[in-house]
Amino acid sequence: MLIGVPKEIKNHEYRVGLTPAGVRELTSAGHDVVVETNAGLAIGLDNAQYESAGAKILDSAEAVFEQADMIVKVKEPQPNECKMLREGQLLFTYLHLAADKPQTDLLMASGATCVAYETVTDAHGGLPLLAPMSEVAGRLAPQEGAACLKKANGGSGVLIGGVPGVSPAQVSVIGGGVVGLNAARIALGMGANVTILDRSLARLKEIDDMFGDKLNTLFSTEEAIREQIKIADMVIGAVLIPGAAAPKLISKDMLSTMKPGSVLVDVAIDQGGCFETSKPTTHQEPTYEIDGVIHYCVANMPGAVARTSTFALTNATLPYVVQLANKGKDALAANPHLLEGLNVHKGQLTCEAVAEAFNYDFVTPAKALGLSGNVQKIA
Ligand SMILES: NC(=O)C1=CN([C@@H]2O[C@H](COP(=O)(O)OP(=O)(O)OC[C@H]3O[C@@H](n4cnc5c(N)ncnc54)[C@H](O)[C@@H]3O)[C@@H](O)[C@H]2O)C=CC1
Ligand SMILES: CC(=O)C(=O)O
Ligand SMILES: [Mg+2]
Repeated sequence: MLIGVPKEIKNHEYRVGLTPAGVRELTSAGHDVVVETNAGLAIGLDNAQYESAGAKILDSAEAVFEQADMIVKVKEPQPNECKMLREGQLLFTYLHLAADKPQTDLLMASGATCVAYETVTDAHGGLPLLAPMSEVAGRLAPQEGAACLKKANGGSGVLIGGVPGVSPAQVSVIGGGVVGLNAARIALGMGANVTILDRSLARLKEIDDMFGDKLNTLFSTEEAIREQIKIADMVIGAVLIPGAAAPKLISKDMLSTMKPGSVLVDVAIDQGGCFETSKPTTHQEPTYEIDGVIHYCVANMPGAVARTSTFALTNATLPYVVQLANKGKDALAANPHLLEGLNVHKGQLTCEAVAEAFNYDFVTPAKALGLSGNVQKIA
């Protein structure tokens, strides 16, 4: 198969879909790889490294999209990228469609087969291709929130760790999955008082076992969130209902109960955000203020630490890229967890949560691919 890696074009997005090491795994297996010129230059992965791994360098994204049987990216395709996709072509990247109707429509119109990293599952109930970037975004969230708390950035002027004789900040994390756990770990390391809220008691028990009395766990109800945000200096939104638009857990009228200059970091913004007042921001202009509360809602947070993120992402995606390269769409029939990643195929919407979000017809991935009765079941 010919695999194409275009340069990312989202605001301040320096990640790249494959590292040179990833390219070498594919070329060693007999595949061809084309990489857009300077796709990884900003993070120290230059054309020569890709060429020595066996890739051919192409001058433009157009050439990559035209030649490739499968496009491997990082971020959801931007409108001009969607328009370069064609029927029969595979797209393997983050999509986050439930928060993005225009992209959903463009991908359906393209006829391409679009597999979303964030809905691929694993045998333990996890999301193995979302997890590495959730680890990064989770670890970044308290750092970014701490910067927002500085007076010069509009914040309340609270130092996360406090000092002897002055209390540290209260960091409240809503959602104790991969993002939430990693955010809590870093916030604790910075010296904050940390509370994690989740709706899963099993998850709260795991977190309690991991951290003991270093942090507090709270069952997530509207009431618990209402009480928590009154005392929080920073609230990190880290909830997920896989594939679906994020539930709105803090409404606009609740902001007035928060401390002036406190901070909302909405990591779940790529799924539409879990605070009513959240709207996607960029690394260039990451924050805005509403009712005295600073909002940080960057939808591609890991792009800020693009070198770490690129290696972490390729480590996770590569086995699946190899499966798709070796078998094409048959890889989806052979691996039911990869099949869960199928969001769009030949104009059909194959992710139920996205179909529900837009009131579109849902076709099961197996049916869309003509695999009914012939697909392995998830054990
Ligand atoms: N902005 C960015 O750059 C990035 C955003 N993300 C996003 O962060 C979000 C979280 O991702 P993960 O931690 O990997 O998901 P996860 O599935 O590991 O964890 C989500 C947690 O939210 C909990 N939850 C669901 N509803 C809740 C509620 N009402 N109250 C409290 N907890 C609730 C679940 O029980 C689960 O423990 C996702 O939307 C993901 O796409 C991930 C990486 C980068
Ligand atoms: C997961 C995601 O949205 C990102 O890494 O940008
Ligand atoms: Mg994102």
